[in-house]
Amino acid sequence: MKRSDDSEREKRRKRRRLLQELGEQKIPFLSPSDPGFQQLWDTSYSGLMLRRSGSLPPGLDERVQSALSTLRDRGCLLRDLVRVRERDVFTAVSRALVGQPGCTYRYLDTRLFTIPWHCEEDEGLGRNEGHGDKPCCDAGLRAACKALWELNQFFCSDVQQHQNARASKRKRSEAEEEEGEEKAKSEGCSEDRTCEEKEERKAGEDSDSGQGCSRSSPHSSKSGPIRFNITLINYMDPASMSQLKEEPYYGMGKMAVGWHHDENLVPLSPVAVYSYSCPRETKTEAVKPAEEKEGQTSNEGEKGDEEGGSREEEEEAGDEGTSKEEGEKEKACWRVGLKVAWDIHTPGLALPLQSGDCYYMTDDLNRTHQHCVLAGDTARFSSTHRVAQCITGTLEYIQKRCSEALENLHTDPETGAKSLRSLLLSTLQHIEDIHNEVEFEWLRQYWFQGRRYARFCSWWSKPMERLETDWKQMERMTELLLAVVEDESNVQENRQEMAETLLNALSDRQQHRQTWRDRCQSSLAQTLPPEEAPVDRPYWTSDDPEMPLPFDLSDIISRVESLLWRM
Ligand SMILES: O=C(O)CCC(=O)C(=O)O
Ligand SMILES: [Fe+2]
Repeated sequence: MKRSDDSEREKRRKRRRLLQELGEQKIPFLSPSDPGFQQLWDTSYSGLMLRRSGSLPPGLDERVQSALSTLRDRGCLLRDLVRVRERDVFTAVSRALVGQPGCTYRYLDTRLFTIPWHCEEDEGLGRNEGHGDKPCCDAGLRAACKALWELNQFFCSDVQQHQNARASKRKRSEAEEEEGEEKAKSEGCSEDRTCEEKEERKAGEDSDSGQGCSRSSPHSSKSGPIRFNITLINYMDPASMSQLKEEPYYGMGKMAVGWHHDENLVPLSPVAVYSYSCPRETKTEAVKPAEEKEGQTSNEGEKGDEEGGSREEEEEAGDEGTSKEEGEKEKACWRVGLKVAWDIHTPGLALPLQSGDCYYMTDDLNRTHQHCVLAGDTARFSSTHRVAQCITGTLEYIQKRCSEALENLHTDPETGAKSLRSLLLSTLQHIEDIHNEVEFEWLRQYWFQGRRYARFCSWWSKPMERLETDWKQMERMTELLLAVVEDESNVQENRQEMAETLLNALSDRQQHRQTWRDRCQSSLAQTLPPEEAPVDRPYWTSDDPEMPLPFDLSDIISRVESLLWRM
């Protein structure tokens, strides 16, 4: 908590300084119709790679596009109620997470849970966790997720090829530098492009094609094959958005997603994006979770609330007569914007995306640069494939943690009486940490997003029930610890340390429960229809016979505090 607050403050300071330095001016940015565009791309944005539409295997475009429409029409795409700089805001885009079963992705204090994708070798995993053979979603949704999985497979190998090609190109030019240029020419690579294509083909033959449903941990770009484990789907129809923010630094236009780095990815792992601008939707029952209100929509960027002007002409626009026209055409298009992080000297880059285009962010582009999405005229989907850092983000992980904690709970086989096996300080600390983790990172995150998951996919329902059962046992364990600490006749020599450990855990718990209650009761949350509204769960009243401790811990906290004073 503390550390991230500090870095937030530091960022805010940096941002303010940059905006001050900039004053009313805009930083130039280049589009394809501007002279110097390609050179800027090559020099300052070389980790960005574009695959024009038509690059996918036959039939896949159609399957993916129909999958995306299915997700929208089923109501799976929803605006997230995220936290940006301690404020609750709806994302401007509607989203869904599709990916490896049991995987989650955390962004802007929100943990999204995957709708599992299904692949041939792996039918079992697509089944309902804990429901035997019953599938977790209906055939239409399953087919949609499978198409996205196929797209994922394509991206895994295509990005790999591209990266291998870049690596060998780099090696080659190093070698060339050493050996002088004569020899390289004799190999017949007169044109760089041909050479690169040759390398790509070769790299493709070498590259691992067996990725896929492997559940082993994903690798970064530098080691081993690329395994995108999730895709975050975005959708927005600008016609239904009354007020998108203007891009503030460059005057690039209206933003659907503000400037940001993608969070929680394996370091140096690439991101692959499929862009689909679709014909305008005619149905009115479209997903529209909340009325938009003044200042309640976020473009989630790192941009401050300070709004710059919105001068639309680019300073560095070319002087050809066609340039302005082309510029206008480009603005009707959806575009991805890129900038070097914390830099107001390098021009920005705005890359228009036709429907079916894909782009890759490779190397350290996501770390050294920020990107944003600039809204075009039509509705548009994107499927953004990532290697999520999921060491602490899988169901398997949290289930294992819960078992670890519960190992310390002993039940007397005769009497059924419960007790703690070990009172070792580090063990107690570990258990209380897990207790908080499962409550705040899993249960409350899940229920905060309402009943949205269970509506169309039941994959998470049983696991969440089981996690809640485990968590309830941990409430019992905290009660047992409290009893030990409060037992004056207890001669435990580390009773004071135990009390301190308990107090810390309880204070954290109390504070986080309050934060989640506030998030659930925020005025924005109130605007959501019942089936999407946040649920403050677990919640119970003090007369609940099933619950050993009260929801509100303030009395217990005071008891432990005063006990510590008396020690
Ligand atoms: O829609 C896109 O092209 C990219 C979206 C994006 O940056 C994100 O979801 O993080
Ligand atoms: Fe992004």
